[in-house]
Amino acid sequence: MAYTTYILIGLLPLVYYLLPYIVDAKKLRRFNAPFPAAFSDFWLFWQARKGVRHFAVHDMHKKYGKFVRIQPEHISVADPAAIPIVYGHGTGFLKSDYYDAFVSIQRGLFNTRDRAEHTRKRKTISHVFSTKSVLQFEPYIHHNLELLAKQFNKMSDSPDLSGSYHKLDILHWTNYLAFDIISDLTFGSPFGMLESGKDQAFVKDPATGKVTTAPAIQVLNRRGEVSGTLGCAPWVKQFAKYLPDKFFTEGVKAVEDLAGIAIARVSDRLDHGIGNEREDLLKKLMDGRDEHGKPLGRKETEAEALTMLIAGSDTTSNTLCSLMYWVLRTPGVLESLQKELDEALQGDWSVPNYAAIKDCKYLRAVINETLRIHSTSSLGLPRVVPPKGYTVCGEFFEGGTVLSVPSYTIHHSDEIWGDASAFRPERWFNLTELQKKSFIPFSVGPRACVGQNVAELEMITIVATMFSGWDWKFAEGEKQGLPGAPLDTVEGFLRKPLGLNVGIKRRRA
Ligand code: HEM
Repeated sequence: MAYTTYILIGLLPLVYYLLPYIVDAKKLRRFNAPFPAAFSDFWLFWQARKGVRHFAVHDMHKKYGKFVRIQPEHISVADPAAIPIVYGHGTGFLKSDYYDAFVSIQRGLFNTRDRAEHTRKRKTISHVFSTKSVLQFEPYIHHNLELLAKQFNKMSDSPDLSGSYHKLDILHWTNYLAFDIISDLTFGSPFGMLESGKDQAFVKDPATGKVTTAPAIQVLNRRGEVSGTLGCAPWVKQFAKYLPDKFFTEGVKAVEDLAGIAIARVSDRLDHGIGNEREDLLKKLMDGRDEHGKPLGRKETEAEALTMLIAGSDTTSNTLCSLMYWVLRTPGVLESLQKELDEALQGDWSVPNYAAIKDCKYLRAVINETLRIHSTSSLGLPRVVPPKGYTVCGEFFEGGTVLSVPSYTIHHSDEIWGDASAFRPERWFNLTELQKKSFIPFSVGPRACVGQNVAELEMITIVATMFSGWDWKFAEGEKQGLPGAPLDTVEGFLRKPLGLNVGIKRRRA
C-alpha cells in the first residue's frame, strides 16, 4: 500500500471525531466541555468506568457553570428550571439511547424508549403500585423485617465492641433485606438471604430443573456498573464481552445471570403455580390489562419481573445504608428519631406496623434528607430533545440533542438548599417552593419512579424497626466514624456505598 493510503487511513479517526465538531450541526460548540467530551463519548464513558460519573460532572459544573457539554451531543444542565421541561409531562422529551445498554430478555418499563409502548406498559403496570395495592404488600415486608429482627437480636447477644455492641457491615444487611423483600413481592418467596446471612439466591434452570446458586447482589451490582458505562457509548455493547477488561466480561455475564434468575422464578409461578394464591407484585402484573383488555405476554411478564427486581432492590438498600451513616454522624439525629418512635410505639417492641408510624414527621424528614444528600440516582438521566427543538433556561437546543439535569448537583446546590452539605432533617418542616421543585430522587413526569409508594412503605417501616429496637454507633477504628470522613461510594447506574461497619446493641434487655 502506498504511504498516502496509510496516511489517509491514519487520518480517518481524526475526520470521524473532528468533522462533526467542525460542522457543529446542533450548534453545541458554544458550550464548555472537558477534553475530549466535545469530540467523543470517551470522556463520559471513562468517568462511568471509574464509577465517578456524577462527581466528575459536578466538578465540571463548578468549573464551567450551568451548561456543560459532557458528550458530543449531550449537554448537562444544572438548573432546577430545566427539570419540568426535560422530564415533565407534555414536553415530548424521550429517553436516549443510553437505556439500550440496559435491555435484557426484552425491553421493560424502565428501558422502553418508544412513547406509545411506554404508555401501554405503564397503564398495564401502574395499578400494581396504587396506594391500595401497595398496602397489601405490607405483610410480606413485615415478615422479612421479623427475620431481620431475629438476626439483629442474635448478633446483639454476642458483643465484640466496647459498650456491648456487636460489629456488622450494615450494607450487607440492608441488601439482604431489600433483596428478600423484592423477591418475596415479585416472585412469591424471598431469596433466603436474611435466613442464611449470605448473598445467595437459589436459581432453578427451567429446562433441566437443576438448582444452582448465584450471588444476586454482586450480579446486580456488576450489571448496573457495566450497563451504566456501556450506556455512554451504546455501540460498544456488541463488543463488550471481547474487551480485555474483566469489568466488561464479568458484567455481560452478570446481565445474563440476572435474567436467568428472573426467568426461573417466574417459571415457578406460571408453570408450577407456586404461590398463586398470593396478592403480590407478580400476581398484580399477571392480572394487569392494557386499554384493549390484553394481559402482558410471557416474555413481557419475565422482563417486567426482572425490571422490578433490579429497580426495587439496591435503590432501597443503598439509601438505607447511607441513612445509617448520616444518622450516626450527625449529632442529635439518632436521639430525636428514637424519641419520636418511642412516643409513637408506646413501649411496643415488636416490628412496627405502618399504621403506627406513618405520621412520624421526623422519621419522614430523615428519609427525605437522606434521599437528597445521598441520592442513589445521582446522575443526570438523559433525554432527547423533540424534533422541533426546545428552549431550556434561555438556550435553544436542536431536536435530537440529549439533555440531562444532574440530580447530585441539584441536590448539593447551596443556592437552592443554603447549607447543602449539612444533613439537617429539620429543613423538611419548612421547605421553599424552589426546594420542593428541586427534590428529584424519584425523578418526575411520565418516567418517574413507578415504585415510589412501595419504596416509601419499605423505608418507613424498615427505618422505624431498625432505630426503635436497637442502638447503633460507628464501629471503632472505622474511617467513616472519624470527623468529616465521607461514605465511600461507587457509581454504576446508582450511587452505591461500598460498605459501613457499625455496632449494634438491643435497646431493651
Ligand atoms: C429508594 C428507592 C428508589 C429510588 C430512589 C428510585 C428512583 C427511581 C428513579 C430516579 C427512576 C427514574 C429512572 C430513569 O428515568 O432512568 C425510577 C424508575 C423506576 N423505578 Fe424506582 N426508585 C426506588 C425504588 C423503586 C421500587 C421499590 C420499585 C419497584 C418495586 C421501583 C421501580 C421503578 C421502575 C419500574 C421504574 C421505571 C419507570 C418508568 O420508566 O416508567 N423503584 N426509580
